Amino acid sequence: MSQHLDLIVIGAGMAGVAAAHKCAAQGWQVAIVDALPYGGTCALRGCDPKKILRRGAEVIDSARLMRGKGIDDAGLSINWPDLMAHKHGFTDPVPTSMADGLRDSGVTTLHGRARFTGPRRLEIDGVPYDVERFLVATGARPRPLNFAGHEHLIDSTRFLNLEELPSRILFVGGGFISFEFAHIAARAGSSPVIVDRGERPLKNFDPDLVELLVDRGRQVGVQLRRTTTIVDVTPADGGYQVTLEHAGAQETIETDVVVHGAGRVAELADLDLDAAGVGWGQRGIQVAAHLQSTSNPAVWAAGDSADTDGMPLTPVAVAEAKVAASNMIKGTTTAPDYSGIPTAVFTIPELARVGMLESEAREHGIDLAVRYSDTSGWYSNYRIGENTAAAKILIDQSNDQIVGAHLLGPKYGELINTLGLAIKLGLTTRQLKSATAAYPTVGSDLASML
Ligand SMILES: Cc1cc2nc3c(=O)[nH]c(=O)nc-3n(C[C@H](O)[C@H](O)[C@H](O)COP(=O)(O)OP(=O)(O)OC[C@H]3O[C@@H](n4cnc5c(N)ncnc54)[C@H](O)[C@@H]3O)c2cc1C
Ligand SMILES: NC(=O)c1ccc[n+]([C@@H]2O[C@H](COP(=O)([O-])OP(=O)(O)OC[C@H]3O[C@@H](n4cnc5c(N)ncnc54)[C@H](O)[C@@H]3O)[C@@H](O)[C@H]2O)c1
Repeated sequence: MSQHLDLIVIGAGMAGVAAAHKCAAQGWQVAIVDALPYGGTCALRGCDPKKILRRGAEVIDSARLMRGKGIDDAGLSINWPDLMAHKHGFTDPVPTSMADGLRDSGVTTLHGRARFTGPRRLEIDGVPYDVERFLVATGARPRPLNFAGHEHLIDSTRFLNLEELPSRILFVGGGFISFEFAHIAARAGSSPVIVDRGERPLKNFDPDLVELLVDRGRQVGVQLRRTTTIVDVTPADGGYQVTLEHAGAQETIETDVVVHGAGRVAELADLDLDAAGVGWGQRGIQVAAHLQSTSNPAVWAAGDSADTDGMPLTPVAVAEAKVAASNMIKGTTTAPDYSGIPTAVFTIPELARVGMLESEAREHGIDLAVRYSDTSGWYSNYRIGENTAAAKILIDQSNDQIVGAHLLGPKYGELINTLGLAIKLGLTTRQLKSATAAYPTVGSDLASML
């Protein structure tokens, strides 16, 4: 390749695109490559399409909560193909608009699967590129599973593209993907079953709030099987027989589709990182805190394909990409600031977290005040008929600062952002309470939660 390039970004998802724009804006010669249409997981196969489908489920659920309170929901249903078309209205234009935006910024847009052939050499579908630096932003893929019949599972991408929603769905794993999809499927008229091998699903969230969510899910038809493993999945009568094992006993259940929600690993296997002398594992490329490979200084990584302290989430991917780009440009070793980054599971109602779990705060020996509120009877929830909502705010009594916040309730995925900001800026609860919120809004409940 005769063209000089300062950087090739591998992966045109949220991380890769953010870094490509930032480096090109500094006058660098930058190329970006993706094996799939540009946009990555979040915009095309994750956050955004998922939340569009969830909107249909929210409408159904909201109407049901108002049954007998002035709303007649009889006959209300989700038209799955129409909802899918609504989703495509957002996702289909993404690859072109993203590629156009990159080209407008001066980035060379390439298509194909990238593979290292040396410490500073890459091949894209057989064409070699000798480059100064590489940013690996290749994301993640479903974790390989080893039970018999695992090849019959569909992944989250296929679920988000189902032309019709089957009436019986079994989800393997009790994490983000299974809970979010099961809550959509239940409102769309399916019977979802979540099978988790552990005692506690959604283990990175507050256990008390998770139990409330599990109960609320049960009320709408989401079944959860805990401490249960999959023995095998066998095709039968156009669907599947799934043999489960719980407490030493086996049981076979029938389902129309089995969905992989059992975790994701970094998407690195095809890159031949060994040819570049780059250390890596299931959690991603081994990087220093400032996101440079610990074994090949020409290689940097960000997002789901980097082994960092950040969670595999979109805001983390973007934050890491910007820090990696800045470090590459300036020759600095700044580490990303992961404090105050919130996360939400978009079930109905949603479950959100920022900062420490209660158990973590106690392990750190923090002088803790736990402010727990059952908010189901509060005005905001009474108004919409929601019967399940709670808040747990963890406060360090030595300085009046919030060290963790856990919320379950309608629109609490928005409220968690304010608590994230409070953690990041080190605001005291006194300062937070001094802010005046518009009334009546969910935000105006915050002061009472503190
Ligand atoms: C179903 C689902 C729902 C989610 N919902 C949320 C949510 O609501 N909120 C949230 O914060 N996070 C969510 N996430 C996580 C979020 O999508 C990811 O953390 C985020 O997209 C990671 O961005 P990334 O840029 O690191 O990787 P990606 O967006 O995955 O981009 C990686 C790109 O690299 C390309 N690639 C891979 N290997 C190669 C190669 N060898 N050559 C060329 N190209 C390659 C891929 O094709 C892909 O386009 C969700 C994930 C899933 C699966
Ligand atoms: N709203 C969001 O931000 C959002 C939504 C979806 C996905 N994501 C991201 O994608 C990642 C992957 O999501 P996920 O839901 O696949 O994983 P996850 O890590 O959230 O949950 C996986 C669950 O599967 C269980 N499990 C693993 N193997 C199993 C087996 N063989 N049988 C039964 N249970 C098994 C685990 O114990 C765990 O509870 C998440 O970690 C998250 O970062 C985020």
